[in-house]
Amino acid sequence: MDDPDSRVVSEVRRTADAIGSMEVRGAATIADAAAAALRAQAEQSDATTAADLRAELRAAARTLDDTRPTAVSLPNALRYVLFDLDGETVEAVRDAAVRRATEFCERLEHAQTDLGRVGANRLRDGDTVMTHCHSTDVLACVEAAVAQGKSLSAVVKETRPRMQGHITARELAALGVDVTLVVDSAARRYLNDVDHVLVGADSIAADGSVINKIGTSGLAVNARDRGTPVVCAAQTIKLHPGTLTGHTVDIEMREESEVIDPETAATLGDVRVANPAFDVTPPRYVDAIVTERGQYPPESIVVLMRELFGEATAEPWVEK
Ligand SMILES: O=P(O)(O)OC[C@H]1O[C@H](OP(=O)(O)O)[C@H](O)[C@@H]1O
Repeated sequence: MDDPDSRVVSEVRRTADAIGSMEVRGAATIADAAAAALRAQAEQSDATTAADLRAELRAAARTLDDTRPTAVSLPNALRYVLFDLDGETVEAVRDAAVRRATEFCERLEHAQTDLGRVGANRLRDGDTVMTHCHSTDVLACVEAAVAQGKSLSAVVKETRPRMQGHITARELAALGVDVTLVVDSAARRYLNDVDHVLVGADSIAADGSVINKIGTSGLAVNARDRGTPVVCAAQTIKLHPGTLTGHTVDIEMREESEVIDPETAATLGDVRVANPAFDVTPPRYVDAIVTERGQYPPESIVVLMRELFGEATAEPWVEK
């Protein structure tokens, strides 16, 4: 058979490009798109043997996995779809991959709805939340609280450099939340006025650290100083199995041009620009992690991780 990498279908390449450029972004949304792309690979492949189709699916998974390194929902999605493709015919492997991908996307949707209900219980009528970046898991909590008839306000950090806070502001306002948009550096000024800091996550480590959009850790430290609880809304797809065996989470470094346009940068002289996309908030600054399976103090998330993953963290797309 030819090189399986050359048989990756265009839909997979388009999805990988969209994830890399952040046209498709947000940990849960990335996972959903990656599973759908693997389903497309299975459906559109013209492989003639089961082994060839498996090799193609692994190649497609590598293409998707090579896009962004921090959100573990991406490799977790790939692992889920490729979990058990031992069939002896092309049809058997194709059917298994399509079934696993479809099941994954359905589970993701249900998990977010369930998480929203759990998170909504923390929010009382009249509360104000402060948000950072844009998280569909956070939005699910607010949406469920609003559906319960609670009236909420939000202070929304704009979230430099890509301003995903604008998406959050728009979506919260559409839910009927009273929204105030602030620059990131104004967050501390408003912490006395808010009842909860509510953030999402790209990965959760076994020690309960929250890996989320750059700026989350500073916000959490300030919130602790002011006595404002910090709640992280993260489906279990964000739990990072590699950290169970001592691995750390890669922090993505993105383009300088997201921080400053090249012409302006040129006027500054010999200046280096650094653009880390995420940071790590230690568990002592986080009050609770809200998942679809309930709320956990960050230090006990490892129990849930062991239950869900055991000690196995194999990445099936790495095998040739
Ligand atoms: O899965 P949901 O809750 O939608 O998003 C989780 C996290 O993904 C985003 O990363 P990026 O914007 O893709 O870099 C943000 O850091 C956000 O908190």
